[in-house]
Amino acid sequence: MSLIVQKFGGTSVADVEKIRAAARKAIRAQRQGHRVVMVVSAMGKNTDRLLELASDVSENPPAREMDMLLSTGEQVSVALVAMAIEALGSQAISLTGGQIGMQTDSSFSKARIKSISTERIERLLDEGNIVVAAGFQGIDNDLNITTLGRGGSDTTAVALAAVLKADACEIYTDVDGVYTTDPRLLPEARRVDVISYDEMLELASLGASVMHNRSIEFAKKFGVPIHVRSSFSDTEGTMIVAEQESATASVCGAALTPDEARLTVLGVPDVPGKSLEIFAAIAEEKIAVDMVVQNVGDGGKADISFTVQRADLQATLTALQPVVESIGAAGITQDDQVSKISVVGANMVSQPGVASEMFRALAAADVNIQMITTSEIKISALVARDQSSLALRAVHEAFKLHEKPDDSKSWSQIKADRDGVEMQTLVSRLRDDALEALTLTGISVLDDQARVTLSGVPDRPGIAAEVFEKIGAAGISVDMIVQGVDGNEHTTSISFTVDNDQLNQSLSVAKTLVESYGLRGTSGEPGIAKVTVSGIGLRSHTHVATLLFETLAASEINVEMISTSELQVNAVIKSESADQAKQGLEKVFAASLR
Ligand SMILES: Nc1ncnc2c1ncn2[C@@H]1O[C@H](COP(=O)(O)OP(=O)(O)O)[C@@H](O)[C@H]1O
Ligand SMILES: N[C@@H](CC(=O)OP(=O)(O)O)C(=O)O
Repeated sequence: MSLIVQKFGGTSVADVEKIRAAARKAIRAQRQGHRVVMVVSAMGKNTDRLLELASDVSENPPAREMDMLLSTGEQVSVALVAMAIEALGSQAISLTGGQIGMQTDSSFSKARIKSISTERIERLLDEGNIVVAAGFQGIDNDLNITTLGRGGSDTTAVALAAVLKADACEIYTDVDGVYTTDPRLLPEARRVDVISYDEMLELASLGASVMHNRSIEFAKKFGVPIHVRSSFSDTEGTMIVAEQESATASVCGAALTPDEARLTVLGVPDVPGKSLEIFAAIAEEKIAVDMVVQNVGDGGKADISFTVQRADLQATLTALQPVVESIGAAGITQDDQVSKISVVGANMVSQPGVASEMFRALAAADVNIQMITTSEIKISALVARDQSSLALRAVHEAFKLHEKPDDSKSWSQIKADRDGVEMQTLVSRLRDDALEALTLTGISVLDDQARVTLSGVPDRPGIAAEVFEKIGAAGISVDMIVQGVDGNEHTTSISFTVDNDQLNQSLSVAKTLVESYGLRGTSGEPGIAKVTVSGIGLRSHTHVATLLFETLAASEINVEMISTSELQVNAVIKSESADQAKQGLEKVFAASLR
């Protein structure tokens, strides 16, 4: 008998009528012959209300008590859903996270799943029940209640689908699938039939709140296909699987992270280990750092800029205060009125010019880019918050995301391709502990690279577009790009990597740019290498970047450029140190490498 996991988010159980509608969906699936496990979130905005209550009582509520409080939201809804099912004539039983055996670590508010016991659920299903499980919560070794982080019910659902070897994992929500960008922000956004795990993972962590990013890490790791669909209709939605919608479209989606903050640590002595101290202090607080840009300035001092979520700004500043003094940095500047616009696409890897297309779209909309970072399947630009909607629309239009690509595959086509792939085989890798542990897929070195830096780039719209259009027109292919504050007022610096044998040509293009825009200068460095740690969900595993820095610093290797994404952490170093770096990293990450 097949098993279906159906997850209903807060908006889908917001009132009594919606609770009944969710109950009817589950009952119908059961009557069609499926065993049904429901995962339910807190009603409507209840979690937000609980958060407000806590902040009314205490400025700094203990993390353990916060999880105790937040978990009650889900407890209310599972009981009501089970009652609704009973009232409609079927049999149901509600279970808390602890009762479904959802074991987590003890990181309150960000707990990671270690194991799930399935016996009780299986027994209750065998007895003919619809099992209604509370999303978002678990228990640690000491029976303390933990929560998985905002939006965490998706992760509960996908994890349950994996361990129960479910035939389907359906995420019911208030949109009828995954769109090319948030349809609430941009009505012209298009619903896609299919999106790949990698693309959804990046989009989810960049602002596409329709899915919790860790649920996609889970799905990718254990090959669980996810069906995102509407609670309010029966139409098919979007399948999240290993395949992409199109084999040619460079970009599959755009996302906006509205509430970001930029911090710059000024005048950091440019010697190995200093950036490590900065990021280790932040990682200690489990704050995810994003868009890291390091610019080597004058006199052997570097300015290190990065972004964190705006809500994490104060905690980041507190963590950094002692470090700034101990490493002898000049100070910190910050801006909390910034947003991040990103485009994502698995085909970007093989297509040049995607970055300049994005920069041109922003320039045409008169949007200034404050920072840039790229990784293999995404490009992010930091812009002023009050220009973020304009920027999102410009980028969405430039990549024609509202139009279906000619070669786009529908779910039914992909389903046909997948026939014969046994769910049992897909989950055969399932281990019963440390389910959410870090999984790395490789450590690699791209050698024979060169770095080109343009400094004193005026902080106004259009320059990044010009730079990369000219470089592209000269037939030079650019790999990593970073742009960020360079310690001087109203200027930034742009660095990028190219193949070693294209360095001279790149420098001559750079010189023409220096002249035509009155830049401060350009410099190039041959003989560098990019070291990449690849895996799943690397940004939520904040210690990966720290360990990378730590390992390189221990061997006195200086990091010149950094970029991070959900799938990779990249560091640009001198070629001569590449072998040593790779060996060191393989040793440090041995336990996580598959
Ligand atoms: N790319 C996207 N595709 C679809 N929805 C998106 C996207 N990005 C953001 N969203 C937003 O996600 C919302 C659904 O997520 P959420 O409110 O957390 O639902 P739930 O309560 O069901 O978990 C949608 O209403 C939509 O505004
Ligand atoms: N109730 C929790 C968990 C959750 O996943 O909710 P939703 O499915 O409504 O995003 C939250 O608001 O974060």
